[in-house]
Amino acid sequence: MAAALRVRGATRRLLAALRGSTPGLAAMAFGFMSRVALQAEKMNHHPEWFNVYNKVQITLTSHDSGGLTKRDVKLAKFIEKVAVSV
Ligand SMILES: C[C@H](O)[C@H](O)[C@H]1CNC2=NC(N)=NC(=O)C2=N1
Repeated sequence: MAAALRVRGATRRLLAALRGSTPGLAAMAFGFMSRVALQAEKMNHHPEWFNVYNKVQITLTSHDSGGLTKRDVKLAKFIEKVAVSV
């Protein structure tokens, strides 16, 4: 029974790949955003971002300073670390 389930899962993934709709990319983007959101809350410094499917566009600025500050640099470095680990 377990072998049959494994074959069915592999078949589903292969068909999805052939259709060009790789399952999970949207979930990966959401997971990335969740990890960044937790760090933003910890820093009390939040990104401006836009997400569609597997794409996340991020703008960093310090609203209270009207420009870039060390907080933006710190959050950007965190974002880069998360991005390479997705
Ligand atoms: C009241 C709250 O602490 C402030 O509005 C925080 C929230 N998150 C923030 N995020 C960013 N990017 N800039 C800010 O100035 C800022 N201020």
